[in-house]
Amino acid sequence: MHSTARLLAQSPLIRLANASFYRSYPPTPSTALFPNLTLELPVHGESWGVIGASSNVRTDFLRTLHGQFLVDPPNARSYPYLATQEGKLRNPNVALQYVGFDAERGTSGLRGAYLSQRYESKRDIGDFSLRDYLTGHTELNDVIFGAYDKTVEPSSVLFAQVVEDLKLQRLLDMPVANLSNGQTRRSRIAKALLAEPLALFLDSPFMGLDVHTVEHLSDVLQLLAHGVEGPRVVLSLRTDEHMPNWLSKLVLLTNDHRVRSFNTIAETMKDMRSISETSLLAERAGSGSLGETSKGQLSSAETQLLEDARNMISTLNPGTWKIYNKAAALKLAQRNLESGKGLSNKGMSSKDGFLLIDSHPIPEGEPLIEMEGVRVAYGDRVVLGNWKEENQQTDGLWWTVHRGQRWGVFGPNGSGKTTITALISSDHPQSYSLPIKFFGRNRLPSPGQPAISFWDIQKRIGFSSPELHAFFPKHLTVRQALESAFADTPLTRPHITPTQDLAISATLRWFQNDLCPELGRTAQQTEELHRPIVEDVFRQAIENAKRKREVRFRERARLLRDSFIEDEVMSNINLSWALEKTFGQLSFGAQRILLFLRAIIKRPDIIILDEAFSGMDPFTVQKCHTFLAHGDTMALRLAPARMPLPYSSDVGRCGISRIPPLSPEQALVIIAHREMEVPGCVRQWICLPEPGEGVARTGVLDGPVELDTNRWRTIWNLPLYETSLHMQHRRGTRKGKSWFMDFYARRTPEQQAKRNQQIP
Ligand SMILES: Nc1ncnc2c1ncn2[C@@H]1O[C@H](COP(=O)(O)OP(=O)(O)OP(=O)(O)O)[C@@H](O)[C@H]1O
Repeated sequence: MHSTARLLAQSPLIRLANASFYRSYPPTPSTALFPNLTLELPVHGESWGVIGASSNVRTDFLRTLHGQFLVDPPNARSYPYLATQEGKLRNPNVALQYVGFDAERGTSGLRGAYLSQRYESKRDIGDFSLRDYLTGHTELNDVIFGAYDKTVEPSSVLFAQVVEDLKLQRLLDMPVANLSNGQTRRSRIAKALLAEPLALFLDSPFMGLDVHTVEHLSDVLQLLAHGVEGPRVVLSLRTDEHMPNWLSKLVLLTNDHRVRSFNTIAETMKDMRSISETSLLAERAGSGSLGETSKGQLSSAETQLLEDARNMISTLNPGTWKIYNKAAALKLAQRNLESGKGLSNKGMSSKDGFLLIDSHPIPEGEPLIEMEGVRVAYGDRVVLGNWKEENQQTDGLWWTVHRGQRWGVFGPNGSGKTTITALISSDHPQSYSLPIKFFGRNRLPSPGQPAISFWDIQKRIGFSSPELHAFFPKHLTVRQALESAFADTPLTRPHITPTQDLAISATLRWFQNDLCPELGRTAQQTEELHRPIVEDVFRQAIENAKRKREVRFRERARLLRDSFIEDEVMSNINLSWALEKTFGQLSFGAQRILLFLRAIIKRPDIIILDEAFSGMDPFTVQKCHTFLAHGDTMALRLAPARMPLPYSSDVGRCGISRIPPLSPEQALVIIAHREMEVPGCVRQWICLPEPGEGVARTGVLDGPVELDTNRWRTIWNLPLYETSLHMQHRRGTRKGKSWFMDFYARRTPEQQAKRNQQIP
């Protein structure tokens, strides 16, 4: 081979030389993403993980590598290998494949035309099968248009291999719109692989996947990454999720769009271990960037980096406590145990403020949803309830949600979780025919009892799900999106009462930093990122009053409170951004926050949160959990080098709360794939089996999932860790009721009577 050609063959796939990136033109230094970046992605041998606290920054980094942003100077980005014969002179658009899983990119074209289409058995001519989607046959006039998009033949070896690797064989004939979220993700990765890319950028590929699928997908990606012909794999990951040990390098990003380190996993770990409050402060002093924050305090970006470091270290050592202050709490609990004091609840609470042990009995208010033998089938294929519960007359799922209960619905991908929530919200057409009671009534009229209408059900339910996210109108402004919670449909104009209006404004203020991060923040406000603005203003006013000693402090606080109520739209808190910014302009995480707020704001009888927290950063999840359980009566305080701590807010203490806590009149049903996404208030769980493989299991928790990994492992039927508090309780230190209370003892008297009749 000619020496120049050989040199080119060894050339990197992507070369960035002192490049800065911009979202729009003209570039200004303050808007640069990853300024002065120099790195090379080789053609062979390396696979990278991209980590960092902010999901937006991670996404931006992958999109930067994929070439989606403007580059300055223009020649700072090049693709030397693609210009060679070996690189087959390929177009970067095909050779580099980006797969992102946000609502717009993730589901367009895959989710059908309307929300409930997914649950229908009827098939239209335009409902393309997964096979069609993978092979590029998604035009009705295929002969004319399809010719341009024939990427792969279904009989090819490549097709068979990819379909097998991603376990899609059984789904090939299904319409793509009917696939579950996890199945859709696998399909999108398969589609990208079928283009035979040289580099595959996967943005949060493990989000929303169950434990087994994550492991399987990780193995598949490892095979790809190590294969001679396989693409370079670049994954964005959260530091608290599965970290594949086959990654050759990790890119650690900071929240201000910079690359902090680019090294092997071992070296990055070393760097992470060396990150401490002192080292970060020293680093800042060394770089001369003091002045942004006060000398001895970490900025919020630094605090997040520290938290990230801790998360990552504990993720790589499974079984250890994941959160810094949990270790301290464990020590305290152990000391108490050893000194014979027994286990004290004091000092150990979940991130959203729930104690380690909850001794309250499970509430049994009026039944809101009653499923008595629910079995969902499409043709011959039973996807939910393909089992017979002990002592039940009919096959299927027997499940009741009462007022005041907090349920977690779990199970592997495709086990029917979303089907259950669609039945409850009545978006599922089979909700008419199945034995389900909604608020004591059926969907169809029965003798002496009128039917309950779709609208009556919707009025009493608050709902957020990936399906709703995909279909939510993008042109609604942030305020309209929130107001639409009070309307029959997202596009109907609601009638908003003055109290509802105040609640909407208070919610927008509470989440202003998350929904509109680009609002100019002062250094101090940045520090208070996770403290609601209204709290700051209120606190500041009280502090001023104290300092000036104008009047006695209490009296002053009372006056302030009154003036706050009179003039709630305070001049220095301007919410006009919420009238201008549209849902579509928000980041993926911010859209999820808004849909979550929309689900809870009208204080419905049942709140259903289906994967509502996936795609959010850990701090945001904590904030949403706290808001869900406590409304604005609690807030998060950012303590230097600590996890933010929940505390009783001034607004709550002064009695001017606009969003009250989750009430005993309301029920909560959440679906989550990850431990950290389960709110601290969840006390009952149901775990669905893979279709056709066993019965749904149910149980009761006596504290937040987050505070004891074994609670999570029990739900998933995994072996328990010996070291956890859970085991210490089991060894008999804890007095009183047995650890797992018998779920069946919690049935309604009617259900119990029914059961008793069946027992011979
Ligand atoms: N209209 C339909 N026709 C045939 N099968 C369907 C239809 N709708 C859903 N399914 C199948 O029903 C099963 C359950 O889907 P569902 O979305 O409820 O699962 P899930 O537990 O929520 O999964 P994930 O965790 O991936 O979101 C899946 O295997 C899905 O492919």
